[in-house]
Parts: sequence; structure tokens; C-alpha cells
Amino acid sequence: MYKLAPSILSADFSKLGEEVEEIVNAGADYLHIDVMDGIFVPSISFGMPVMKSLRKRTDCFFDVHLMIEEPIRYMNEFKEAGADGITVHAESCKHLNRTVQAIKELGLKAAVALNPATSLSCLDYILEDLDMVLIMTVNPGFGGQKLIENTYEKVRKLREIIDGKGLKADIQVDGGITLQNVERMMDSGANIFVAGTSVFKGDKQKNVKAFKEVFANANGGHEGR
Ligand SMILES: O=C(CO)[C@H](O)[C@H](O)COP(=O)(O)O
Ligand SMILES: [Fe+2]
Repeated sequence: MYKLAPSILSADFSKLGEEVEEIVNAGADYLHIDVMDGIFVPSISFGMPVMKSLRKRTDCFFDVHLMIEEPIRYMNEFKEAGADGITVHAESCKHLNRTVQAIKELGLKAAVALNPATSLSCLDYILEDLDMVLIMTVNPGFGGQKLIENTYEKVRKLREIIDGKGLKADIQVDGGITLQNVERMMDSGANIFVAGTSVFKGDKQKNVKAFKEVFANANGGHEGR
């Protein structure tokens, strides 16, 4: 099934609660929550207190993308703040297996993200344990960037690997996803689409519905876990 995960990084933080309710009511499947520490990525975004406040406004799936060094230090805190799924970067974990197991032990969905220049071979000894792989289609750190062309091929290769092994892991793409390129990414094998700018710029409800219509008009999509 294809899913839309609007990234709240592009929301108006002065009225975050209302904006979140608006996109959830319009049909957003996940809320994509980008946490940045200013070390792993240049920018600093927000953390647990913001998530806790939002948790009071919606029961939508919290898809938490951690762009922080050694995220294993904060797994319990993110669960308590309302995370349903946690994505950690392969590049930010000294002990990736331990970190993924810590997420799973908390009963949360576990995902690993790869930066654009990180090889798929980093997944060799962890893929079987994952609910989702996040392929970064821009360099992490900021919203509003242009999708990097060679990521279509990367997604295609990953889809072949996942299907070839008979696994059910979802493939999420994040960065520069628009109504113009989403179908090509669907054809490449991705099934969960993060969209920040292309949801929050302009009419949010209309944008969410437009993505959902593209999904509904496509046949099937990956079944997912
Ligand atoms: O992880 C991210 C940045 O590191 C964001 O999720 C991503 O950039 C979404 O924003 P946009 O759709 O505007 O590119
Ligand atoms: Fe993200």
C-alpha cells in the first residue's frame, strides 16, 4: 500500500497543532517528524516536548526520523513522547544492530535511513530485522531541496533486493518528493512518501488529497509489514 507521510518540518510552527489536524483529516497516513541535533546534520529542529504536545492532538502514526548522533541514547524518551516508528541513520550509529534491537524491544517499528552517498551494502546484515528502509533522496538537514537523480536507481535496486529475499520491508523516500516525480518513485519501488514542502506550501488539504489520488489511481503498491 502506498502511504503519504507529510513532514512537519515545513509546517508553520506557530500553529503546528492546527496544521497537523488539518493534514490528518485530509488523509495523511503518517506524521513524519524530523528531529535534528545540529551535529549529525547542520540544523537543529525540535524534540520530545513538541512531539508530546502533538500526541495530545492526534493518534496518527508518528514516524520519527532521527538525524542525531548516537540515537540509542534516547530510545525510551522518544517512545514516551509518542513515537510509533523510529528511523535511525546507519551513518550515526556505532552499533546499528544494537540500536535497531532497542527500537524493537520497545515494541516500535524499526527503520534505517541511508544518506544519498551511502551504499545499500550497509544493509547487508540488518535488512531482515527492519520494518522499513528510508532512502534519503536529498542530503539530510533541510526541507525544500531538489531530489537527487541517482536515487531512483538506488530505490529500484533496493526493491529488487527486498523482493528477492521475500522480505516485507517498506521503502520510504524522503526529500524533494513532489506531485511531478512521485509516480516515477512509485515505479522505482518506493511505497512510503515523505513530503514537506509539497504538502505544506499552498493548500495543504488539496495537496494531501492530490497525492492520495495518485496512489489510489495506481495499481496495488507494495503490501508492507
Ligand atoms: O528529512 C528531511 C530533511 O532532512 C525532511 O523530511 C525532508 O527534507 C522533507 O522536506 P521536503 O519534502 O521539503 O524535501
Ligand atoms: Fe525526514
